[in-house]
Amino acid sequence: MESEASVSFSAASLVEDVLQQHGHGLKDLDLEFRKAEEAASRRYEAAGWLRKIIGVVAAKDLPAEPSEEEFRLVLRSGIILCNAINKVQSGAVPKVVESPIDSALIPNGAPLSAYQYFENVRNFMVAIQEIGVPTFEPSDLEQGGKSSRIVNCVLALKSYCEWKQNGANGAWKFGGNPKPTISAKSFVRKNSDPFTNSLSRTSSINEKTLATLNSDIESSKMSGSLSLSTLVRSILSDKKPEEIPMLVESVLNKVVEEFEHRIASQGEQTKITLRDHVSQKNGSASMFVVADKKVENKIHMVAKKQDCIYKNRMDAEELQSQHLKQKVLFDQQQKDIQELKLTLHTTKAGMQFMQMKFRDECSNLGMHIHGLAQAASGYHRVLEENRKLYNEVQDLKGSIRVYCRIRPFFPGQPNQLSAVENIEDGTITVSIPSRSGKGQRSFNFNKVFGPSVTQAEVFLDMQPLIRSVLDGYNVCIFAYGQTGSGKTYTMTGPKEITEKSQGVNYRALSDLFFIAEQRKDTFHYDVCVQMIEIYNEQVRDLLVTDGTNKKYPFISYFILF
Ligand SMILES: Nc1ncnc2c1ncn2[C@@H]1O[C@H](COP(=O)(O)OP(=O)(O)OP(=O)(O)O)[C@@H](O)[C@H]1O
Repeated sequence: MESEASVSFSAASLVEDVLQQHGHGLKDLDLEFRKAEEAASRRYEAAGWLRKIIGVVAAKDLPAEPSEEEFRLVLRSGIILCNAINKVQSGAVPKVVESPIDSALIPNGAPLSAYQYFENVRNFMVAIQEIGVPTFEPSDLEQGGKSSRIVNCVLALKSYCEWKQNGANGAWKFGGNPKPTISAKSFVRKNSDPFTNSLSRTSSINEKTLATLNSDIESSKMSGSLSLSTLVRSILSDKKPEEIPMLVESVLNKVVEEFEHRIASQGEQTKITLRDHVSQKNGSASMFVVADKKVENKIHMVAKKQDCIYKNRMDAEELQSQHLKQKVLFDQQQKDIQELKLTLHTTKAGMQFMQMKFRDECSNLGMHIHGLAQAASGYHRVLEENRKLYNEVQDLKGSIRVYCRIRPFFPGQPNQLSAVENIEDGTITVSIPSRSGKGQRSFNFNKVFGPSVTQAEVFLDMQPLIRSVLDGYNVCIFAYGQTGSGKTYTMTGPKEITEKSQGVNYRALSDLFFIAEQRKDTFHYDVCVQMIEIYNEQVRDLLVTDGTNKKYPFISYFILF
């Protein structure tokens, strides 16, 4: 357990790395470091021997690997020393004055009782002098004292004890500093060692003066027990305060790296040791291999099972998520259905309302239509009456109307003597030459158009008849007169027809289509044209183009009827 709790690392290489990074000389430092290690090793040896000789219970305040300070403080009362020398040589200190309080609890530098101080330490000094063991000064037990001398004394006592245990052959001689039993490169520290504290203490280096640090280092050197913290302090002492945090950081980084590396390598080592142990226990390497394979198989199976469990869990989670999704979808659909139901309900109500409104409107419309139908029938009745009256007027004007139009003289006609004496309303008076002189004769017509009357004025009297045609009455307009009197001019127009010079035919047809268009919503008219010529009692169809059947068999039909 102790090996697990403690981590081995090479402080020397660590500090060396840091110093190399910062351009420090390694040589002096290495020497100091080795010295410190040696002192620590000797101190541990002395502490170990004291614990062994007086028993762990009696030496409960003395750790197996005490720091310099701990070592000094614990031995300060002289109780452990006296008990130790009494074990080596019974009765060397006749009476050991026990401390009324735990010596470990005495604060550093606090004075012990004078009685205790003098009695135990003095008695111990006397006893070791008698044996011939190198002694130390009582002040070495105080702060700033040389603890290396105390260590020397204890180790000499140990040597003396061993000499005695081996039969006390020959004269006992203390050989001085024994070689350290551990190498510098395998220095082992616990995690709880003051090393950590010493590093943390360096962070407060700014609080101390550089002079104090130097004195600490010097005193440590003199005592020959330079701890790692002191070592680090000595490195940092000649540095500028602003460089110290960087150095400390470097050291800490190195330490962390080293710790990680050591932990990893220790894990590997533990594995190997465990394997070796299993191998030894089974008695053969093959057994170990089999066990290893079994373990591997088991691990493989466990891994497989874990995979399986993981997969199952994933499947279950996926199923659960799908279930959740479906549930959400289902809830959404339920909500949608509810909304649709509500919409349907609203639409139904709307439809019912619309139906009701539609019925009302239909009934209103029916009433309106009825009213309109009545109005229309009234209108038609009135229209019919109006038409009747209109045509009666036309009849009253005369179903046969005769108009007279006087053609003007041709331009450039030499003899422009007119026979027309007077034109008055429908009466024209013409002079008739006779043997008895100049005679006159009057003729009555519906109207007489003089030579200056225009085409439009002539048509004005025909126009009402066109409307009668569309009302279903038969109308015939024709012109009669001698050759060159102006029949074609009146009915059709001159050779070059313009809008102004259009004759009755054009104007009548134009009116016919205009009124038919006006009445298209009420009446549908079919219009057809026939053009015939009656000449020498022969009727000819002028629209036949092939020329074969120009003559109408008008007479033969007439005969038949
Ligand atoms: N009111 C008028 N104003 C000016 N010119 C007219 C008028 N009436 C007839 N004329 C002219 O008199 C000439 C003869 O007219 P028109 O050809 O119409 O006579 P008609 O009676 O049809 O002859 P026919 O019987 O030989 O065919 C034409 O040149 C025509 O332009």
